[in-house]
Amino acid sequence: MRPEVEGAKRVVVKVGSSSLTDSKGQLDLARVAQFARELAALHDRGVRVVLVTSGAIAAALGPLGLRRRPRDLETQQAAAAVGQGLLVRAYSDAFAEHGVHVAQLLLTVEDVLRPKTYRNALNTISRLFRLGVVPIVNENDTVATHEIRFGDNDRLAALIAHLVRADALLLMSDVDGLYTAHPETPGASRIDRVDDISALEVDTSRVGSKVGTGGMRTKLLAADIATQAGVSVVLGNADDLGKALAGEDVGTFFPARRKRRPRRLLWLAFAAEPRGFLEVDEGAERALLSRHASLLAAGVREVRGTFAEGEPVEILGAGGRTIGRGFVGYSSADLTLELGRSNAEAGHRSLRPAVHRDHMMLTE
Ligand SMILES: Nc1ncnc2c1ncn2[C@@H]1O[C@H](COP(=O)(O)OP(=O)(O)O)[C@@H](O)[C@H]1O
Ligand SMILES: N[C@@H](CCC(=O)OP(=O)(O)O)C(=O)O
Repeated sequence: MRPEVEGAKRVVVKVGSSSLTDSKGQLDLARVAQFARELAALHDRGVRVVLVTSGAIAAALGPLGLRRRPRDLETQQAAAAVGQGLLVRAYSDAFAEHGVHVAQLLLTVEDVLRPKTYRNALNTISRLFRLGVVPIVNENDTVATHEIRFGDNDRLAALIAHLVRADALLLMSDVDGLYTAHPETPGASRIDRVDDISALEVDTSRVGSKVGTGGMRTKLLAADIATQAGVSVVLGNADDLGKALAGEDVGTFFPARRKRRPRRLLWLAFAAEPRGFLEVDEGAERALLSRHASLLAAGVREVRGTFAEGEPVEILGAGGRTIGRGFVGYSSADLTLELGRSNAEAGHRSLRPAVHRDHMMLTE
């Protein structure tokens, strides 16, 4: 049993397109009814539930006469706009059978991370909780452009779990957990528990189902975000939602890490678009990775891109591999000047780090 999930007071459940559609790719109303029944029961026990649901695009395939999920962004956005209303109507009707009201929230990643907007989102969700309404979230596909778009709902669900300080996040899909390789690969086996995501050796390169986006790669990223935010994660089959909610040992379990990361660092690591790159020398790379030291200007070999002080940048190690991200302490112009000075004046060391350790997220 998993007491972290069984005793959870706040739960975020994400259901993917793959578990909401039938073999023809149409919205499966029996599934919607199952989720509504199980979540309404949880809600009746006083647990605060947020449902993050995909399926808007899938729900539009039938009405629009499309044989498969569109590939281009504009048609995906248009299809999502058609399907979203149908999806929420289906949930609304299904929850009403159990006397529960639902609310629709369309959010982007930025909405749940930017200080200006996350508070509004949190206030709305908190008030809905007090009103006894179950919030139903999907990504706002209409306004989510390439740069700020997740496309899958896995990472959005993890950030919502962080936003509402959930105890557990359940990522429900069409596969009964994380496998050592794509489940159809001979010899692939299911992993019961993952304590350290960075130490995993799992092949997630094969994409997911015909209707879903991201496959296991985005689910692992989501599990990483959530566990770093202090939320335990279950990744499993939507058929087992009831068992997973009861804390039974189904799917793959990722226990929460003890230390909660602040929101701005989660944004930096998982949502920000870096404005430039800092290539560091071997000494600096070692200091960062072994001691989590601040990055000094003297350890920066090359500055690429144009950025202002405080903007997100990617930190590259000696071999050009990404070792982390940080909010940079200088503008690109000032940092380039600083590099020139520290090379020309032997012993010159600026007191201000290029990236302070508290403003940095290492990849490992
Ligand atoms: N290592 C792996 N373990 C489990 N499933 C995997 C793995 N690699 C790829 N997958 C695929 O990921 C799919 C689930 O992802 P996706 O289609 O995006 O689902 P959803 O719509 O539920 O988000 C599974 O159907 C499975 O085929
Ligand atoms: N916002 C989109 C989600 C896209 C999607 O397929 O996500 P997922 O099934 O979680 O991989 C929709 O509702 O169709």
